[in-house]
Amino acid sequence: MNMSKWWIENGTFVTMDEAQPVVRGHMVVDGDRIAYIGEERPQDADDIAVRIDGSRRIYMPGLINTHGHAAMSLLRGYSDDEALQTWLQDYMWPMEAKFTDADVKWGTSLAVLEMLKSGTTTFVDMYDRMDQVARVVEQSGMRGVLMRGAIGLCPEEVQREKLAEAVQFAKDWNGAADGRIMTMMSPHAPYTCPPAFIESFVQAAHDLDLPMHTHMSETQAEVEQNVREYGLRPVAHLDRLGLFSRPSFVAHAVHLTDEEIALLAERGVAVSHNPASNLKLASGVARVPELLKAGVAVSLGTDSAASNNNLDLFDEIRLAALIHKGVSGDPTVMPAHQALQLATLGGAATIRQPELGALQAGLKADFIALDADQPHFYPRTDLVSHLVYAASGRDVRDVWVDGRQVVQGGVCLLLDEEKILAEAEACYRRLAGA
Ligand SMILES: CSC[C@H]1O[C@@H](n2cnc3c(O)ncnc32)[C@H](O)[C@@H]1O
Ligand SMILES: [Zn+2]
Repeated sequence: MNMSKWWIENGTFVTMDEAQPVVRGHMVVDGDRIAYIGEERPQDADDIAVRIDGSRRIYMPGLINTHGHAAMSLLRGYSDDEALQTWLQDYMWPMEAKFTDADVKWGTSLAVLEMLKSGTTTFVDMYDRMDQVARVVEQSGMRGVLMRGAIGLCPEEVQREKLAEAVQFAKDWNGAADGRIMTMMSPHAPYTCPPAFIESFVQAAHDLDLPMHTHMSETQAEVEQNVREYGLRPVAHLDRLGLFSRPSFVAHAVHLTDEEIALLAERGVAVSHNPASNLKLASGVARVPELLKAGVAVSLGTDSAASNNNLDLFDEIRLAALIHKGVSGDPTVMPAHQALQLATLGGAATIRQPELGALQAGLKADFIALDADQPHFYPRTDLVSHLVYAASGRDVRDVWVDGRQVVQGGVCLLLDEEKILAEAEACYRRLAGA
């Protein structure tokens, strides 16, 4: 009897696997991997000790959130309805300057709690004090792609310290938490990082053989400033600095020309599309259908809870499926299955983790279960449509990462939910001086 093997019987599985998109049947997990998924009973059924009744659940791959700043959950609702630069300079950065290790710990814990409970199993995080973030990931059972984001608007000596910190973090934590943590190198953005600073991150990424991530072309003002300062738009500027010579992905990419889209495709640069944040900060709407048509890997990010204002990736899926229809006037540009792909297979492609994003034998057992009895999942016309247009993170009941259950019946098993809420509230009160 193999005790690490267990079996979900009689479930409905939305797999994201083109060979069998919806399976009404069974899935076997062995250790951290999916061992079998199919309509027939598993061949070794009699050897599997643990069985779960899946008949009242809809199973799907865990969602992958490819851009965010988890600790900023502490600033949810602190400043709304501002444009990006005012929001950053007048509200976020002054508050973040007061953040301590404890603020990052509890802000990140709050975010991880929210993400896990709403079905996200992997998240990308760019922030400061990243050891705190990594420890929360380690404890929570979640998967994290982590990087020390660096703003270079500071003296060269401080820039060198930030680079050294980013390198140390990347070395210390890559592959940690049984392989659930992956690290990258991340200069914040072309408008906050002088060219030589970006080049030093590119060099470090080469030396460490790590991918890179940055914000890019989020607003029209950013593009214009880049042209004024460097004579180039952000895409050509980052390309010249060598950033795209690394495996890389950019957040936002809202303001792109046809030529820039072609260059991103040629260089294999992926894009994290953050529709809610881009709408809320009035940055615009990224040209996602054109990016996809050009062959660019596109995924979804929430950005932080301070510009979203939640971390429910189902909201981003729905938004992505809706806004591109509205902007283009063409209801066929983003069909439901493609919107769902952005948050699953697209996320896996963006972070270059081909073992994630689908329910398929041999892949990692990162998956979620939604309550199939909810009225908005009836009638049973088209489950993919229901997941995109009708579902929300509140439907998620159970979550597994690496084959380990981390949410059961809507409750996080490895985190103290009550304590996190209380500590996060106390952190905010202290930061706000209330
Ligand atoms: C250096 S740590 C990350 C840094 O990013 C800031 N940030 C949050 N949201 C955005 C956004 O939409 N565009 C650019 N920068 C953003 C955050 O305040 C942190 O300082
Ligand atoms: Zn961001």
